[in-house]
Amino acid sequence: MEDGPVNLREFQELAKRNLPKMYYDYFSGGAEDQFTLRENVEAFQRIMLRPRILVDVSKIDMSTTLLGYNMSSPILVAPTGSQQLAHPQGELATARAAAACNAIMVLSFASNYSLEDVASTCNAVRFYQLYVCSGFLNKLFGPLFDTFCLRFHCFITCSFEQFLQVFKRRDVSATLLQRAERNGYKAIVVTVDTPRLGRREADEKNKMIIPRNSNLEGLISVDADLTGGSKLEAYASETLDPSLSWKDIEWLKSITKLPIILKGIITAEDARKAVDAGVSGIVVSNHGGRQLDYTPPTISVLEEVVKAVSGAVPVLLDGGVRRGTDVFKALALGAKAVMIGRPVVYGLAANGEHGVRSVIKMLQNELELTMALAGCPTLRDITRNHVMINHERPRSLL
Ligand SMILES: Cc1cc2nc3c(=O)[nH]c(=O)nc-3n(C[C@H](O)[C@H](O)[C@H](O)COP(=O)(O)O)c2cc1C
Ligand SMILES: CCCCCCC(=O)C(=O)O
Repeated sequence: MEDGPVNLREFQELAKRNLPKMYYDYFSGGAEDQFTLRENVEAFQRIMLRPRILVDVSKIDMSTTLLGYNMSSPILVAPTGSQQLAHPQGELATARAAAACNAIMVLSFASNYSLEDVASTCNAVRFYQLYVCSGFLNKLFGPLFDTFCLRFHCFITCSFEQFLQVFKRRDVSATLLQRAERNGYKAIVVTVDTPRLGRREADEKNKMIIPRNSNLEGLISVDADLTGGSKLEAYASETLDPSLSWKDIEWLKSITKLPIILKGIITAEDARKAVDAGVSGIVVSNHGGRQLDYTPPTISVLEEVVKAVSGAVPVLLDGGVRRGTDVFKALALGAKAVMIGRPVVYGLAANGEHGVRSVIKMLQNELELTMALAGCPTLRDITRNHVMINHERPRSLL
């Protein structure tokens, strides 16, 4: 029998072998030149570790909490859409694997299995990721109505504002939030880096299909132009609302009791605005290099965001986390936890639920070893002094 993977990267090879090219390219690809995709991984390799010695590391405790929920380690499953393209059990398998590892899964808005199916597959703490939707009518008449509102703002009654929200198909988002609440999801992760889908050239060449989105069945019908390149891109441009703005965060907060986390912030300016808007958390993310290419690797902007937030809310990071040492580096630079995207999908494609479980466990084990070797028995012991960014190398070492 062939030996199994010994690190997360080897799962990618297995996934490539198991998947049709169109699906593998969709999962692995990034936007345009894929500069940010590569940099997310490589930037971690420019950070060195500064271990401390003669610390008692006979017991390592990786446990932590997020928004009051216990986790066995500071590793979450990032929202990734269309997991049935990787394995027939899709999000159900991922949910069960995450639960077995006591890791929080963030279920994607673009899941193939519905949020109800995922909730009933096993008992665990889960978050729901939301894209705010646009409607067909909104595309046609939205600008007209926006102008009308601006002109006659003083005459607009509350009910008219409500009408406008319905007109903009905000009712779809409101329904999804209610369903997430009803089904026991504990937080809403609003993705804010995707007013439109980034240009993924492989998807264009492959004429990427539109995977099934069970959550939207009966809620939204899309009249996408299916003749061009990536059908997913055409579908997304019909579905996502590019007019989403800070005032809508206020509105989202007003219609749900669940804490709101914003995913896709990479500047201090936006981090401060997010705190002012009253969110409960921030994910430093460039969407795994799939949206705006030439944004900086997330690990390089983490400290800037952490400083801007100055402890007001937890800051998470995703993008390029492939090693326990990467998790350690992110924590040293101020992250409360990290999320992993592609490695989970590769594990799923390699070996279903078991594959995802192996991916999460492997990363947890690597983090545990890193903490032992760096002299950090608990997460609280990991500090900024445990890392050194390459350009900070002391002159004597150059
Ligand atoms: C195939 C794929 C699908 C994704 N789908 C979503 C999604 O539906 N919603 C979302 O907020 N982010 C989505 N993302 C972005 C991930 O949540 C995450 O930000 C990114 O994958 C982290 O980078 P990594 O893959 O290097 O770990 C997706 C990423 C991939 C690779
Ligand atoms: C409106 C559905 C868009 C799905 C996009 C999923 C995603 O975020 C990705 O990066 O791919």
